[in-house]
Amino acid sequence: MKVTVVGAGAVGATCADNIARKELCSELVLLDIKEGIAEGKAQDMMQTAALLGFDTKIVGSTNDYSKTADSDVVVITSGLPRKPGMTREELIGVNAGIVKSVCENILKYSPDAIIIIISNPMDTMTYLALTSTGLPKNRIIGMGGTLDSSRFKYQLSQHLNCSPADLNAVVVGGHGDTTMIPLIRLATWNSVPVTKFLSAEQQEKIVKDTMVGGATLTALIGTSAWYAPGASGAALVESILRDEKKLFTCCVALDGEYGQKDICLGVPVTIGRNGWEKIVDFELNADEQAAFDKSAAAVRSMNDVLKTL
Ligand SMILES: NC(=O)C1=CN([C@@H]2O[C@H](COP(=O)(O)OP(=O)(O)OC[C@H]3O[C@@H](n4cnc5c(N)ncnc54)[C@H](O)[C@@H]3O)[C@@H](O)[C@H]2O)C=CC1
Ligand SMILES: O=C([O-])CC(=O)C(=O)O
Repeated sequence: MKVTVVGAGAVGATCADNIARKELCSELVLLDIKEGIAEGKAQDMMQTAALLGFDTKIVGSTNDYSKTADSDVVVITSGLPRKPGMTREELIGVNAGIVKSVCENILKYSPDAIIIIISNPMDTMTYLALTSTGLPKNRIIGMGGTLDSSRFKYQLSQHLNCSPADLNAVVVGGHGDTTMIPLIRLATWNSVPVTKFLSAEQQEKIVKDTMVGGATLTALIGTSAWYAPGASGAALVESILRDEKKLFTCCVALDGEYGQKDICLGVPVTIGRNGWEKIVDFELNADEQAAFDKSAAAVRSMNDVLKTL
């Protein structure tokens, strides 16, 4: 198996590191446009192989797409991250051009690859990847809800004083500070609804802190986060290559599910060897559906901006 990660910055390198440590593939290509960075980070990671005991061969490439040939999965992390005070949406002007050209280059050498989009604004970049490549919809997966759901579990675990691994909790909708929807009504602690243990104020705080999770880290670090984003990308790669059919929230093309069409938005999907395989379409309550529709309207207006670039 072969995986390519495009963008050897903070998220791309962390994602590659997670993939190698788990030996998800025999060959891993790390590609970046900036001279030397991908080769350097690839070598640095290879120099952990003797210590960590993995056999994945990591190859760095400065924009030479021939090295990525026949990749099974490609993770796209190339593009600008936001700075404190910015929204993800403000990155659209620069990142749309990057994502479109990276997709074109990738498909020249790996026409059958499954593509995972991480670059922001992720929902719109996923829509752009889908519409500009014309690939079957199951092969384009946006990573956002996987990360947001993990952050939701972290916030819940802080209030419940429990292991995040014992929690089931999903965030649906867009991957934006105001567009994501943590579904606290449905969150459980080993099958027991978390709402039984949390006051209304605590629930409200958990939801709010989850929604601004990325912005909070950006303010603290000075650029956006990478450990959880990189691990989230690698978790999707793992479910694809091992055909695990795990259920993640991912940004995928909707065709009537959750009442939406002609848009890519975060919903629960199974992830396996064919990419995203099945949308789990369940009934939201009236408030949740209204929030989902509002989220869709905001993402759709960003998608419209693509026509003006
Ligand atoms: N969807 C999500 O949940 C998350 C998305 N992100 C997004 O991921 C992206 C990357 O973030 P970081 O890794 O922190 O940024 P970074 O600045 O550390 O790395 C980005 C890398 O992309 C490279 N690059 C730029 N144009 C390129 C091109 N045409 N071809 C190949 N490489 C190119 C740059 O040289 C740089 O090394 C940002 O857009 C950020 O907003 C970050 C975290 C989570
Ligand atoms: O906050 C950002 O800009 C990066 C991102 O998408 C996240 O960490 O959720």
